[in-house]
Amino acid sequence: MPEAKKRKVALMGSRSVGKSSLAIQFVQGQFVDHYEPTIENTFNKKVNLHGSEYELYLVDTAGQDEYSIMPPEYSVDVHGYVLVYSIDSMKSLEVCQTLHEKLIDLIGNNNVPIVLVGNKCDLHADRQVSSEEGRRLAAEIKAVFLETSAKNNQNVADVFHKVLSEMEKDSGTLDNGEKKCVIS
Ligand SMILES: Nc1nc2c(ncn2[C@@H]2O[C@H](COP(=O)(O)OP(=O)(O)OP(=O)(O)O)[C@@H](O)[C@H]2O)c(=O)[nH]1
Repeated sequence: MPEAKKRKVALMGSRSVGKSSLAIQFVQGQFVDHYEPTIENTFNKKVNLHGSEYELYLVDTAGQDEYSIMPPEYSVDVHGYVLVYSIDSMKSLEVCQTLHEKLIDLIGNNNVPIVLVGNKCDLHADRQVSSEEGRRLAAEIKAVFLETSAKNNQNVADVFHKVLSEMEKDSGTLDNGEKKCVIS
């Protein structure tokens, strides 16, 4: 059996948008309701996608803001990025845009695999960012767009499958679709 391909993905975005919750939901299948700011954490999980085995390393970063300096280590050995905002915060969407600019400056390459995630889509009453606004930024930064709820485990696995798919696009037959937050 071929060895699993090792891929590293960094989760970035404002504080408290749900980066850790997405990683924990994906890797451990649970949602933790209390909030504990992350310094930095790494998770790993074996993922089978399109018949290939991957060892996925998720770097859960400390939340950033528009003034944060992009740590140079996030450009080294990282294969893809998940930029997360929360649909109840327009500010957190703006931070994703700034982070993207800083990231591109740092890595000097505009073709990096990115998934833009609007998390907390269960918070319907508090929505400040429409799906359209999220989708527009995603198009601008050439990212795949998804809305998720780490709480309700909606579209969470899709985030990581999409970022892997984006990485492997050159070498395979992979889809490029987008999914909306499904309200059931
Ligand atoms: N309603 C709702 N709450 C969520 C969701 N995801 C995360 N939360 C809550 O939002 C808060 C912050 O979640 P975290 O996962 O710690 O956020 P983070 O982005 O890792 O935060 P930092 O470590 O500060 O960067 C916690 O209280 C979570 O329970 C979601 O999908 N829906």
